[in-house]
Amino acid sequence: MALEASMGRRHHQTPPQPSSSAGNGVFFLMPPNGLPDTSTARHRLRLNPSAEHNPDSYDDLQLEFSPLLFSSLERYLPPAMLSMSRDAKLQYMRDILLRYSPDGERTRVRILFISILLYIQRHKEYRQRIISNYQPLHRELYTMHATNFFVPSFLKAINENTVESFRSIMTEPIPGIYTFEMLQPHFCEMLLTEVDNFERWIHETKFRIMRPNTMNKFGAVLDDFGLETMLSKLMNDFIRPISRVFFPDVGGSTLDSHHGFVVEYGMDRDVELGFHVDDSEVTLNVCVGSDFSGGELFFRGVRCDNHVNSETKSDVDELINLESAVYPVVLHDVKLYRLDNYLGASKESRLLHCHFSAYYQILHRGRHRHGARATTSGCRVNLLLWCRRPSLALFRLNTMSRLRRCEGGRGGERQVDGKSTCRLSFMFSMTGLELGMWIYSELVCSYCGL
Ligand SMILES: O=C(O)CCC(=O)C(=O)O
Ligand SMILES: [Fe+2]
Repeated sequence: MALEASMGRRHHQTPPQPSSSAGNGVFFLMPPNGLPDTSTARHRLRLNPSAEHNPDSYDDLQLEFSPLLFSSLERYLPPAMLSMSRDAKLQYMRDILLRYSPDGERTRVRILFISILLYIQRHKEYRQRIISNYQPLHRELYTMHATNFFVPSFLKAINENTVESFRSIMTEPIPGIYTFEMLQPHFCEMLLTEVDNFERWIHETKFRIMRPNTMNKFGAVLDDFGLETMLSKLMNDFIRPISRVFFPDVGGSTLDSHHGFVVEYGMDRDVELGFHVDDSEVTLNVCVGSDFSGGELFFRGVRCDNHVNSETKSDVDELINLESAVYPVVLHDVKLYRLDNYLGASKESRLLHCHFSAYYQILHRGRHRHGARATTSGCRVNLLLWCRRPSLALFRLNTMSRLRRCEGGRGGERQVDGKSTCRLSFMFSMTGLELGMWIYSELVCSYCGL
């Protein structure tokens, strides 16, 4: 299993064994020491959840585990238990969870593993509900039509697929930030109106959607309303070849999953986005609506896991002066600002600070700290594609819950003073369990490096 392989390789531990099948889709949770336990008969769960069962809510109870976990786990109860009282079901599920809650990494891995399965199941159902009810406006957006979507220079570089061809279309205003022309304006317009259409549908049907991440209250997850296949193709056939060349240190050639969404800023929308790192190895950021002012995107150094929240060192901080140190450079449609004293700098160059305003298409490492300043008028809509490599999937979930806890709620409530960073993540937190491992060994951290 990929999961086991990744665990073993990274942490030299015995891989989790989530299911020891006892025939007919029933599995036994294994006790913490990994040995079969004579009392496990009391602790059966079904391998496949009951799709028809409508679980109870546990939100009103003070429990050791998230109420959501109990509601999700209910579908995995043996059929005979489903009609029992909420208390009986709760007791049964608590017994299971408490058996595995004592300390120990292996135990936590198992519970985390179950949580992931439950999450995946719930999320699949959520997406299915949207896709079977929402009527798309532009069906042609939902499958990849490269010649209609991309500008010719970009397609030519992709077809040639060489370092030189990619370099010929890229501008790297500061190391690690690449800007280029990629999408046709027509594609951006279609995307904008499709998102509008989706939002109208949400409004009319009062469907409660999950927002793209922990810091935005607006915006929409494109994958959730049918664009997943097209965006997978965008990542696999277009972003991965480029990332292979420009981001080898974060596994650019192995990107295999994505989170695709739009963010929206303006009146009655989000205003700005605080300083953060993304839950991705590589991020594509495309400004699809350019009728606005403000909203500059700024960057400031790549950080490893240990220093993602470390304050910027004061001597370096003094170098950064947003208003006075920038000057505009116009590249194609890209209006780009960069630090005046960047060129030729060595130490400072690792604490890069760069501003972008409309109209741009940018690729950067997820760990390159950044934020978006307030949109002061009009509406700014950006397409984001967080691209991920495979082996971090298990730990991602756990890292998010850890951050959620240390940040005390939604990331959006955090600072925007540029002194510390929070990690922007998708809303997965289910159990609050953590493993605390996220390894970016090859990444050059601007804090360690200084
Ligand atoms: O608003 C932007 O351009 C930045 C969005 C962003 O960084 C993100 O969603 O991860
Ligand atoms: Fe971001």
